[in-house]
Amino acid sequence: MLKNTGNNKINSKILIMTSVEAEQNAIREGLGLNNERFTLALAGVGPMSAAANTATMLANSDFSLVINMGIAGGFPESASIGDVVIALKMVAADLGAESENGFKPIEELGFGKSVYTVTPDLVDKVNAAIQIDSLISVHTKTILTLSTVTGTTKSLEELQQRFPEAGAEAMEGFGVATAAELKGVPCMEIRSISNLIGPRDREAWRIKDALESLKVVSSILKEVL
Ligand SMILES: O=C(O)c1cccc(C(=O)CC[C@H]2O[C@@H](n3cnc4c(=O)[nH]cnc43)[C@H](O)[C@@H]2O)c1
Repeated sequence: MLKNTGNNKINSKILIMTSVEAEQNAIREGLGLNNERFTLALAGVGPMSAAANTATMLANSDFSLVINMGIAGGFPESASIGDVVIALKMVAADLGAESENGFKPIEELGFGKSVYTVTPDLVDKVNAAIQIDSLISVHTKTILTLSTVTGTTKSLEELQQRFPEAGAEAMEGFGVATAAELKGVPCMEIRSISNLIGPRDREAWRIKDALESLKVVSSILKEVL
């Protein structure tokens, strides 16, 4: 349960998990000095590492909110380089089974779940603040978690067909959410777009632009959460 103070700020510690140090540094810059309410920790790359590292952090300290932040691939026509996507849902897109009739999510197999729904109030609050306080284009959409970066048009089209509501893909969100949910702590995912999803072209990744957006968003988070 989130505790609110009179000024509507979350009244305790917030854990921010990123994959790599470059993302963490951009966020630390945005948060500035005197941000003892925020703890930054590394998730590593991929959902398994992210779940294990988030669980370790949550076992050792009390947090009122976990945020998975970092750069991401954007779905063309949904998000552009430098834009920010806030997850309405965090979805493990490759958790399930292939079949001749298409992909079967883990729910259909009866073994668990592949969708984490973010508390709508949290999404609305952060979305509104970014829109008011910056020039960044922000989208509230599903963010997919995949163990493999999409690198072909065929895979892109399959994902678009299965998840028409998706705005971005990354590799950690559902792992972070799984650990947070087990501990009963709310979770959200905020991503800035470094590249468009499609045929692999690492040279086209605009990491600097995406890190700048992460920095701006972080400077807003410290005021709104
Ligand atoms: O090389 C660098 O300077 C650098 C700086 C910051 C981050 C990186 C990464 O490579 C982070 C990997 C991280 O990024 C997410 N990501 C970004 N684009 C995609 C994508 O198209 N599909 C899936 N994941 C993506 C992902 O969460 C990775 O963990 C490098």
